[in-house]
Amino acid sequence: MTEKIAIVGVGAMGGAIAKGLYNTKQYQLLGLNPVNPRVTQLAEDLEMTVVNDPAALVNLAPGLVILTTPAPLTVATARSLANLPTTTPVVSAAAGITQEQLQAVLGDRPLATMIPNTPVAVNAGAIGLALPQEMVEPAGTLIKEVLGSLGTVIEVKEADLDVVGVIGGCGPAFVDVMMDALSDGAVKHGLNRQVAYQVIAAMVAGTGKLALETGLAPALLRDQVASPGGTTIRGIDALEQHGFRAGLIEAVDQASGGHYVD
Ligand SMILES: NC(=O)C1=CN([C@@H]2O[C@H](COP(=O)(O)OP(=O)(O)OC[C@H]3O[C@@H](n4cnc5c(N)ncnc54)[C@H](O)[C@@H]3O)[C@@H](O)[C@H]2O)C=CC1
Ligand SMILES: O=C(O)[C@@H]1CCC=N1
Repeated sequence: MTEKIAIVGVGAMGGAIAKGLYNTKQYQLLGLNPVNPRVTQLAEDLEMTVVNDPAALVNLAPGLVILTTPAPLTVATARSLANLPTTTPVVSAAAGITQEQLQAVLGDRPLATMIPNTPVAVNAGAIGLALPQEMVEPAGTLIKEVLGSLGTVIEVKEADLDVVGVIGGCGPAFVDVMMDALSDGAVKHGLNRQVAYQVIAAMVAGTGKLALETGLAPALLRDQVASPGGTTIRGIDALEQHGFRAGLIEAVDQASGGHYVD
């Protein structure tokens, strides 16, 4: 039987997860979200049953529930789903919300926390997943299978999920800023902006693929690009002088450690 996956909070992240799962053609999609035209359209596009009442979602008997509601609302939303059977696994994507906070309202059931990122929409996500040690089967396997269909799953300790969430979850936005700035540089030199976008997106995708497939440290990959006396090293010098590296380290600092309370 096709597994029913419920996405609670069908916004930017929940919608990206829904798209990625829809692409696999392996799951039946359910959703919980207040009614609005965007969600209605998405539900139609992804053949997803979206309800706006937690009790209605419980009645649809999902096999796995993914929480992607705004972080400050997630504990209250989880509480509204406490009537789910105790065997139903719940995975929360809410940044800064702990397993302990969720366990307090969802009781004793398979429960995990994760930080996905928006590339899950094209099944190329980086998903930091914290499974508690006492995770029972088949819940643990189901969670890893479903998330694995959305991209690369990296299992981490829950204590590391915060910083994993910054580099993996916020990271796409940091890279988007860099891509936007690179395109400005190219447009300044007369290149058509759409052509610049194409070149930059392919370059970023390829740079990531090369790093993943070779396993080489970024510093070594950079050295392979920077020919002695060449053009790249002049660009790197400019980046260092303008605080590019320090800016990114500070971005990770600033984005880390924001815990929400119920
Ligand atoms: N946007 C991203 O790239 C990432 C987001 N997250 C986490 O995902 C969660 C959602 O973030 P976004 O998608 O960016 O926000 P969003 O604002 O785009 O989406 C939130 C959705 O939840 C719905 N919602 C609000 N209250 C609800 C309730 N009580 N029941 C059901 N649905 C409800 C909203 O209508 C909206 O569709 C947050 O907890 C965030 O920390 C985690 C990793 C990455
Ligand atoms: O901006 C946020 O709070 C969420 C968490 C990680 C990415 N987006």
